[in-house]
Amino acid sequence: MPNIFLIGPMGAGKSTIGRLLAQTLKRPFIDSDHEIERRCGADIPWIFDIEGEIGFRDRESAIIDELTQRQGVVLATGGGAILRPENRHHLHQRGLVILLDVTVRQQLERTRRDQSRPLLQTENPRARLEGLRKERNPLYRKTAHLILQTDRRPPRQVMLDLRQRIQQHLNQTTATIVTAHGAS
Ligand SMILES: Nc1ncnc2c1ncn2[C@@H]1O[C@H](COP(=O)(O)OP(=O)(O)OP(=O)(O)O)[C@@H](O)[C@H]1O
Ligand SMILES: O=C(O)C1=C[C@@H](O)[C@@H](O)[C@H](O)C1
Ligand SMILES: [Mg+2]
Repeated sequence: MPNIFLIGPMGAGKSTIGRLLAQTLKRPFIDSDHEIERRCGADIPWIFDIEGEIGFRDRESAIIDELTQRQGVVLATGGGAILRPENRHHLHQRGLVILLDVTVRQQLERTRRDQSRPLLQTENPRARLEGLRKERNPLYRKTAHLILQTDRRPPRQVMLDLRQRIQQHLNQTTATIVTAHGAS
C-alpha cells in the first residue's frame, strides 16, 4: 500500500478521516499540524503570532518534505500545505494524494467552535473561507490523484467510502501496469 496523503480545506476532515483510515488500514497516522506543534513546543496560533504565517509555512515545508519520505503512512496535512510548489511536488510524487473537499457552509459549521485556526480569527470567516477557496482550489485539484466530497456524511461513512475509492484506484493502476507489461 502506498502512502496516503490527505489534502483539502480547513474543516474538510483531514485529521478526523485520516485517523480513522489509518486505524482500519493498520498504518501509522501522522498529522503535519500536530507534528509541527509537537516539535516546536507551541501551538499554531502561537507560531503565527511570533513567526508570522511565513515562519509557519517554512516549518510546514520542512515537515512535509520529511514526512512524505516515510513509507506506508497516512498523513493528514494542513489546509495550506499545497501553497508552495515544492510541497505539491513532494506530495504528488511520494504517495496517493486525496483531496477531501467540503462546501464553505460546512466548513463554517465545523470550525465555528474552534479557535485554533489563525486564518479564521477574523470579522468575517465566511469571506475568508471563500477567498481561500478561490485561491487554493486549482492547487488542490492539480495536486490530487482522487477527490472525495465530505458534506452531509458522518466521518466513518466518509472513511469507508475513501477506503473503497483507494482500493479501486490501486486495482486500476495495477491492471494498467499488468496490461502494459503484457502479463498473462
Ligand atoms: N464528515 C464529517 N461530518 C461531520 N463533522 C465532521 C466531519 N469530518 C470532520 N468533522 C468535524 O469537523 C471538525 C474539523 O475536522 P478536522 O479537524 O478533521 O478538519 P481538518 O481538515 O483536519 O482541518 P484543518 O485543515 O484545519 O486541520 C472536527 O470537529 C470534526 O469532528
Ligand atoms: O488553511 C490553512 O492555511 C491552515 C490550516 C490548518 O490546518 C493549519 O495548518 C493552519 O491553521 C493554516
Ligand atoms: Mg487537521
